[in-house]
Order: sequence, then structure tokens, then C-alpha cells
Amino acid sequence: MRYDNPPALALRGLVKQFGDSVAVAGIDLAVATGTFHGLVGPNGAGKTTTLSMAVGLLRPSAGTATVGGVDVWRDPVAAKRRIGMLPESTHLFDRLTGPELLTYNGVLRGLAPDLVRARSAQLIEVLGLGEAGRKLVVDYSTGMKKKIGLACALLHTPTLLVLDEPFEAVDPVSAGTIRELLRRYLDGGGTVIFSTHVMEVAEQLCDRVTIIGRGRVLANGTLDQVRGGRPLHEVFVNLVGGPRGGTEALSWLGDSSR
Ligand SMILES: Nc1ncnc2c1ncn2[C@@H]1O[C@H](COP(=O)(O)OP(=O)(O)OP(=O)(O)O)[C@@H](O)[C@H]1O
Repeated sequence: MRYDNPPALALRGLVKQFGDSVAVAGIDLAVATGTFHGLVGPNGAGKTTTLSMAVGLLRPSAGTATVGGVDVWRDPVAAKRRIGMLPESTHLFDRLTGPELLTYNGVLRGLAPDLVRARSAQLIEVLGLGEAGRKLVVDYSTGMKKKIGLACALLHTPTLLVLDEPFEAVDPVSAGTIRELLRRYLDGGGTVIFSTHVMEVAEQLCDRVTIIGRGRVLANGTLDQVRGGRPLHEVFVNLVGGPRGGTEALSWLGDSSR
């Protein structure tokens, strides 16, 4: 990790309102260069909304997002050059095959066709998508779509990778490959912020963790600072509230053998 000025990603006073409802209620966050930063929170906490505003996919109601000091909303072209994004629900041009999609992305990013071809072939091989070469992305499984989306995000070697639930629906072997690939990317000087619900993933991978709930930062720091000697799962449950209970009302579920 490098303590740099400006940080790889800085969110200041980020707010998003949808009508009367506040999805993100003022988030301040700095992600230092070279960090593996985890964003965790319960369903509906505002993770996707925050990450979407951070990369220029969703306009904030208030606040700013800067990538390496470049304002994402004032100078979107320069900012987006530095970003690789894997959105939660991958909005892909899915009537293309995986290699075609990578070529399209690479050319849009201004990479030379030969370079796109070489990198695409390597990413497809490493991510185990070789057999899917002739299939259209629309016919990929959810996990395969995640992997081709990740390949698209990596192709232009961004300085910042923003990954919304990168391990969701991905099998354990592929998850291992993705971890390894992200480690290499970090070793090369990159920065990753990713969201997850899985505390074990956050504990294994992250240098720093932010827990958010109801659109606010509830805890932020190094993994050890946030854990304070406890399992992350326990800290998470304490901060966001335990099980809601009330399943007694579903007593009929106990009658399923009759
Ligand atoms: N386009 C939208 N219009 C209205 N409300 C929205 C919209 N997008 C998100 N929300 C609301 O904003 C809140 C935060 O949603 P968000 O998707 O950011 O949460 P999340 O932490 O990513 O959740 P999950 O872990 O379930 O993916 C939720 O209450 C959600 O219903």
C-alpha cells in the first residue's frame, strides 16, 4: 500500500436519493493506491449505489468521487480511462461471443488489435472460458458472465478496479483463479475495491474493510482495526443488527413431511 496524495479513489460526502428514499446518506472514503479494499454491508445497504456513483454510472445527488485526483463527473473520460468496472448485474453486449466482446471492449479502449487479441486469449484461458469461445455471452451461466465481465474490466490494465460482487455465483476453482489474478494485479501496482457479503472472502483478501449500513459508513480501517480481535462476521452482525427473528410465524414450514 502507498500513502499517496491523491488516493486511488476518494469519495466525499456522497449522497444518493431515489425520490424520498435515501440510498446513500453521505459516504466519505479514501482508498490508497495498492490496497485491496473490501466494502461489506447487508442487502440494501447501498454498496452497489456507492460503487456505481464512484465510477460514473450513476449521478450522485450530492458529493464527489475522484480517481487519482480526477473528478469522475467533471472529467469522465480521463477518470474512466483509469477505471476497470465489474457491475453487479453485468450489462454486457451479450449477443457477442466472449472473444468478440473482449475485442469490442479493447478497441473501444483504444488498444491495438494485436494487443487485444493476445490479452483476450490469455484472459480467456486463465479464466477457463476457452470452451465457451463460440457461445454467445447471453448463453453463459451467471458465473461465466462474471468472469467475462472481469476480463473486460482488466483488459486495458486500469489503475483502479471496482468490482461489485466479483465472487457471486463463481465456482470455488474459478474463485481461486480470480483471487490469484487480482493478487498479481495488486503486485503490479493496481488498486482494488470490491463489494461482498461473504465475510470470509473479505478476511482472506482485504487490507482494509469498510462496513456500510443504511447508506452510511459504520466502520472503516485495516482489517485488524475493524475486527478488533473478533471474527469479522461477529463485528458485522453487531454493527448492522442480528437476525430479525419472527420465523415462529412460519410454523407451517415444520409440517413439510406430512
Ligand atoms: N434505481 C433505484 N430506484 C429506487 N431505489 C433504488 C434504486 N437502486 C437502489 N435503490 C435502493 O437503494 C438502496 C440501496 O441499494 P443497493 O443496491 O445500493 O444496495 P446493496 O448494498 O448493493 O444491496 P445488495 O447487497 O442486496 O446488492 C435499497 O434500498 C434499494 O432498494
